[in-house]
Amino acid sequence: MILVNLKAYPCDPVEIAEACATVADDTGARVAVAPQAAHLSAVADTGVETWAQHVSPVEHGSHTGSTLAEAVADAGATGTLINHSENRLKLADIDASLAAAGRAGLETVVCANNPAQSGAAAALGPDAVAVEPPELIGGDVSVATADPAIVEDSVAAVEAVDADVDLFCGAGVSTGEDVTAAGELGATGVLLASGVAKADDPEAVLRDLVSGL
Ligand SMILES: O=C(CO)COP(=O)(O)O
Repeated sequence: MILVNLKAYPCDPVEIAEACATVADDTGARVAVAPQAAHLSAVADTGVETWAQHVSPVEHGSHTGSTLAEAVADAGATGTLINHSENRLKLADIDASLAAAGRAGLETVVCANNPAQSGAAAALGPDAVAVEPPELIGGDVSVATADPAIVEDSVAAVEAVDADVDLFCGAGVSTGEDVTAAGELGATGVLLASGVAKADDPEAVLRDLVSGL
C-alpha cells in the first residue's frame, strides 16, 4: 500500500487525489490519500481511498476542536493515521483514538519512531504500524536506505507481538526503488508526504512509486 500524507503542505489536495485515483485505477495498486480534515469530503469525492491524518481520543460530546472519528468517516474517510510524529499522543490517548476509529469503522495505522515503539503500538491492536524515524522525515534519503535496521527490527518487534499487524515504513520515500527496498525489508506499505505533495508532477511520482510495489 502507498499512503500519501498531505500534512499541511500548500498543495492542491483534489489534484493529488485525482492523480492517486488515476494511478490506482490504471495499475490496481492500493493508493490512499490523507488530506487535512477539512478536505476529506472533497478528496473522497474523487473516488480515491481517503484517510484522516488523526482522530481524537473522544466520543460525541463536549470536545471543541477535536477531530471526531465518526465525522471523518461521514466525510468519506475509511482509515486514519494515529500518533504521527508531528502529532504525538500519550499511550492512553493512542488507545482511545484506536477505540474511536474502531467505533467509526476506520482502518488504522499507528505511527512509531523506532522498533520499541513499533512493538508497543502493535500491542494496542491497530491494522498496521508505520515506523518513521523523525530525523529522516522530509529528507531526501529513504528510511530503507538510511536505516534499514530500523525497518527490519520493527518488522520483528511487531511480528513478535501480533503477527496480524502489518508494518509500514516512511520518511524520505520518493521513488519506486525506495518502495521496493522497503518491501525487501518486510514492510507491506509505505507512508510518504513530501515526495508527492511537493512534486511538480505528482502523477509521474506516483507511477514510479507504484512500480516498486
Ligand atoms: O511523515 C511522513 C509521512 O507521514 C514522511 O514524510 P516524508 O515523505 O516527507 O519524509
